[in-house]
Formats: sequence, structure tokens, C-alpha cells
Amino acid sequence: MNDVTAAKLAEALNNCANEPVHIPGTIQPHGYLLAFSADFSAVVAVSDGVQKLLNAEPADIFNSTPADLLPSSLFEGVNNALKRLKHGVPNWSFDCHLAEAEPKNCFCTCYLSDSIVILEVEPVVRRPPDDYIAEITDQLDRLRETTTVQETLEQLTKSVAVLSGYERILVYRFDNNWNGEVIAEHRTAEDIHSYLGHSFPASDIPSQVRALYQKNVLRDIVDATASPAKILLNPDIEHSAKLNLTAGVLRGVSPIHLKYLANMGVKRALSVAMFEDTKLWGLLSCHGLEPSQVHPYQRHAIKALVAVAKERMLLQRQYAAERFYAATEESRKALLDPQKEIMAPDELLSAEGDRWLKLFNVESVALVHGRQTTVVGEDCDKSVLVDAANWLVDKHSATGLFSTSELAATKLEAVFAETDFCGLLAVALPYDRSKTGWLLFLRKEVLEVRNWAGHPEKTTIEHYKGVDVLSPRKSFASWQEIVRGKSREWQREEKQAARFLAEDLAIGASAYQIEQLNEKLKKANKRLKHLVHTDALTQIWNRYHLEQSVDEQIAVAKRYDRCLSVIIFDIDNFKGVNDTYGHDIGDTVLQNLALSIEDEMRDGDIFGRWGGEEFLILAIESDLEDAEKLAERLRKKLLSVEFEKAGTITASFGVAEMQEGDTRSSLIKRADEALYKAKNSGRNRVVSAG
Ligand SMILES: Nc1nc2c(ncn2[C@@H]2O[C@H](COP(=O)(O)OP(=O)(O)OP(=O)(O)O)[C@@H](O)[C@H]2O)c(=O)[nH]1
Repeated sequence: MNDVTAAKLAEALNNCANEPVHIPGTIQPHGYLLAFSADFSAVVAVSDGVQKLLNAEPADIFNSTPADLLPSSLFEGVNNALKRLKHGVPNWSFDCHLAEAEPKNCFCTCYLSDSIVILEVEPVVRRPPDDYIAEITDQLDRLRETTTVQETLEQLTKSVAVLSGYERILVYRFDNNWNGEVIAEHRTAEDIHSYLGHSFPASDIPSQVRALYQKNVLRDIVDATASPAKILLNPDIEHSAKLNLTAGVLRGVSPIHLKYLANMGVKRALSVAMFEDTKLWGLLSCHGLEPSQVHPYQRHAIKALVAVAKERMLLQRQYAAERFYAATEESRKALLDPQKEIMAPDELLSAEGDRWLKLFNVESVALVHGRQTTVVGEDCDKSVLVDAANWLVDKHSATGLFSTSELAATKLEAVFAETDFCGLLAVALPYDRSKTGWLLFLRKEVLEVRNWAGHPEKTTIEHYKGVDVLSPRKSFASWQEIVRGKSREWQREEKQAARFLAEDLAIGASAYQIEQLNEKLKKANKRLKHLVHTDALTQIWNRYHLEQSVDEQIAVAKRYDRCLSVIIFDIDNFKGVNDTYGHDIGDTVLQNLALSIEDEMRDGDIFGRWGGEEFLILAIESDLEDAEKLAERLRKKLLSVEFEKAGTITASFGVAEMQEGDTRSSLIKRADEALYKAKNSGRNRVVSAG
């Protein structure tokens, strides 16, 4: 970088940004400036050359009152303007015909600067043609017919060329670092140099110049080759030394900027600021190859075109955003479809992720919750995602949103260092108070080829007004830079849509959690029911269940006029088993007996433990004979079973069939009595209630 050190460059940049361009102490020499006291009674300052307009010497001018000094039409014009300015209008313009002075036709602009009244007078050289209004209307219509932002900008440059006569019209858009890129251009002849696609460094339009555009959107430099006219202050009046010319049109141009224009081959220039909401978005810049003056009406026409283009672009952006939201909506419907079975967030991501890859133009979408990760698209190391999410939880939980198109310029640089990802859009899942769940959209690098208009590194420094400043570039020859490490930028609607999707995932997650809870509850209920109805030792129905079943089956049998029988059986001499082999062996006998009997049962019959070593069978649709047969079969089955240490055992069976008027207790009582008889008549037998 020549012999310019970084420190010197920074100082020079700073000096450039501090040049007080709004109080230049000069005006452009084609016009005149007069400044009056707030009460319009005294002349405070005039521009050098105003003698020509007023036909008077400066000394006389300063000694005269405005009423004596100004031609009557001008005096009236200012008086009239003052009434408007007092009502808060920032500046007021009027046409003026000067009968006795040259030039005859003027365009005047009045404004207040720290309560000093400033009058700028521009000679009107050439009026626009008579059909100019028709031409403006035609161009406005053309602008209104455009359908994309790019088309609008291109039409704007063409329309401005038609209405202004400038040779090269550019639309220059600022990036986040205030570098500008020419994104639309119109040239009136092929041999005029093109800057389309070229970038200009931020230092070309330093911050205080950008700030001026916020206050006065138009800058008209009529002759970039002319020396500025000094503003002469009335030595007899005390006032601040410099006049703030922000609101006017004649403000003198910084010599550095004039040099810049000269190096570019531009001899007149007009720029109009373009805003997105209230932020400076770009500039419409008109370049002329020869000095010339546009009529103030033409300036207004250009401003009107820019205003219409801005509206148009806003509308087109809204349409584009709407189309994007509509596409997102499809995904949201799928996420929240009540017909679909409820899925876990990671399942939802797997189901919808492919759609999101396309919609957001990303390489990967990931869901991270604690140490759990799900990735759709190109894989990313789990530990990278977990570390990123931890950082996000720590630093961005409050907003629940983080985005960058240059990870290497953020604190996540080290986390993503080993990956190919350069862009991250992260949104917190709002179900999570601690914001530990994050949805991440990841983009890879997009190599950006920047065509700089002139080599930004070939900067030289020069001395200007006692300080070092950047020299205007001598060459604007194209120079190519490859910008690495950046992804496509995240659009506002993408951020908004990502938030919506995270919300939906969170709702999905809550629904899933509720379903999970319901499932758990169902299982717990089932377990509880099992516990309530099952005998813990033998795992067959318990007395509680058997009693309910007897009641139910009696009711069913009565309603459908079916038979029902009850078998109660009791192990013979079971006390002996316990006494001989111990209680544990007794338990095992009970368990094995339950298994053996269950094996022999028909599907419809109900078998359970009635208590101790006593069991009950409800033989559905069985009469006494059927039940007896069943009991007999079971008795024999028991004889065939070897109960390990306990060997074989026998049991006694009592059988009873339901009779008219039977209740649970009467039916069971009869079966019990039959069992009693079986025991008393020698055991190991089946006895039926008569
Ligand atoms: N191991 C074990 N024994 C049980 C259980 N429930 C009852 N018993 C035993 O079963 C035996 C029943 O004895 P008794 O009522 O005298 O009848 P029994 O010895 O089977 O003689 P009979 O019924 O007259 O043939 C007692 O020793 C009880 O302790 C149990 O859950 N496990």
C-alpha cells in the first residue's frame, strides 16, 4: 500500500469524515447567496459575485436593508417564503423575474439556518420543453409498469436520462459496510465508460456526506470544473462565522470531491438519496460529461421519479416477501396438521427439512436441544452444533435470534472453523424458557467477485486544509477482488419465517410432550388396573376381580338366558406342604398350579385366586354337567403335574350352576358347600351342589 501506513490511513479517513461539508464557506459559482438577519432587516452575508445580480458593491450591500437592496419581486418572494418557513416548511422555492437585473429569470430557494434567513438564487438558463409534464407522466407510467426491483431500477435510470439529459445514470446500493455497488446503469452512448457491477469503497461517500443526504436528499453539482464562490460575511454584524447550507442547493463542493469527479471524467453530477424505510439504501447518481445546468423543475422531476421507484420497489419487495411467506405457510400447515399423528420435533424436522433446505436456500438445517441434535441436508459435527447452541443460549437467549453471513467475523469462528459453513441463522424454540432448543439454518460460502472501480489499496494521502486526507483516486480502472468466507445474506423475511417455523416446532414439541404424558398416564393406569385386579403371587385374577366378574356374568347370563357355573377348588392338605417344605415352596406350588390350570382353561372362562390355597373358575355358558366335566379334567390334570419338591398334590372341587334368583353370594355359597362336602368325603374329588 505505497508508503501509507494503516495508522496514517485511518487518520486520513477520519479527517475526511470530519470535513464539515455542510458549512463549506462557499457556494457553486453559477448562483448567488444572500443571508439576512432573522427579522429580514439586515444583510448578514453574501456570496462573492452577488454585486452582478444586485448592481451594487459589497460595502454598499452590507450597509443597505433588504428592502432597499433587493429588486421588488425578489423582496416580495422572500417575504412570502418567510411566512411559510415560520410554519415549519424546511425550505421554500419560487420563480422570480428580475426586470432590471441579469439574469432575468431566476429560481430562488429560501431556508433558515440557525434563524438566519438564507436566499439562494439560481439563474434559469434553459426551461424544459412545453411538453415536459407529458414526458414526466409518461416516464412515471413506465416506472409503474415494472414488475421486479431490478426492472424498476433500470427503468429509473432510463427515465432520468430522458428527463435530465445526463449522460450516465447509476443506481448505487450501499452494503452493510457502506461500500457501494452499481446495480443499474443507463448510458446515452456506448462509448461512455460503464460502472455497472463495480463497487466503490465506503470512503468515497464518507459518513458526514451520508448524514447530509438524510437531511437533503438531492445534491446538484452544476460545474465540477468551476472554482467555488466565497461567502463574504458582513463585518459589522456579529454572528457565527459559518453558515450551515444543508437545506439549500448551491452548497459549495469540497475541493477533494471536485478532484474526485475530475479524475472520473465527470463535469457535472446530480445525486438523489434512496431510502429503505428510514435507512439510506443507495443513491441515484447522474453524471454529465460537460458542465450544464438542469432546470429546477427537472430536479423535481428526478426526485419524483426516485420517490415513485421507491414505492414500486417497496411493493415488489412486499410481493416477494409474500411469495416467500406463502411457501413457508405450506410447511407450517404440514407441521400443525391436526389430522396427522403427533411427531417429536426431530421427526418433524426430518419430515419437513428437505422443503426448508430449498425454501431458505441453505445447505443444512439442524435442531439442537441440549446434547441432542438432528440434521437435515449436509451433515455437521454434533459437537459443533452443541457448542454453537450453548453459545447461543448464553448470548442470545434474550432475543432468541442470531444471524450472520460471516461466521469467521463472529465469536463462533472457532466453533465452525473446521466446517465449510459461513452463514448461520439461529432461532430459539420458544417452548423452552431457558431457550436451550435452537433451530439452525446453515449456509456455505458463496465466492463473491467484487469489481472495484479503482484499486482501493492504492490509496495515497494528501494535505488539505492543514490535515492529511485521502487523495481522490486517479484511476477508476476495474480491479477484481474475490471476497471469501461469506455466505448469502439473510433476508428479513427469512428471519421472520424461521421464527414462525421455530414457533411451530415448539407447538409440535409441546403437543408431542402432552401426548407422551398421556401415553405414560395410560400405561400407569393400565399398570394400576393390573395391580388392582391381579393376584400378586400367581398373576391370575384376584378375589376383587373375581367378585366383579361373577356379578357381571350373572347379569349377562340372566339377560341372555344362558347357563353359568362356578367351580371352587382348594388344595388338599396344603398346610402339610408349607410345614414340610417351607412357605416358599408352598408359594411356588401355588404359582405352578395357577399356570397349569390356566393352560387347561377355555378362552372365555375366568380363573382366579379366591383366597389362600382356594381358587375359583367361572365357567361361562356351562351347565352343571359341563362344569363337572371341566372340574374333573382339572382334578386329573393336577394329578399329572410334578410340583418339584412338593411332588404331586390334589385338590377338592365344589361345583354349582346358577339358578333362578341366584346372587353372587348364594351361587358361591352352594359351590362352597359342595367343596366342603368334597373335603369331608375324602378330598381329591369333584362334588356338585344339588
Ligand atoms: N405358602 C403359602 N401358603 C398359604 C398361602 N395362603 C394360604 N396358605 C396356607 O394354606 C394352608 C391352609 O391350611 P388349611 O386351611 O389347614 O387346609 P389344608 O392344609 O389345605 O387342608 P384341607 O384344605 O383341609 O385339605 C395354611 O398352612 C396356609 O398358611 C400362600 O399364599 N402361600
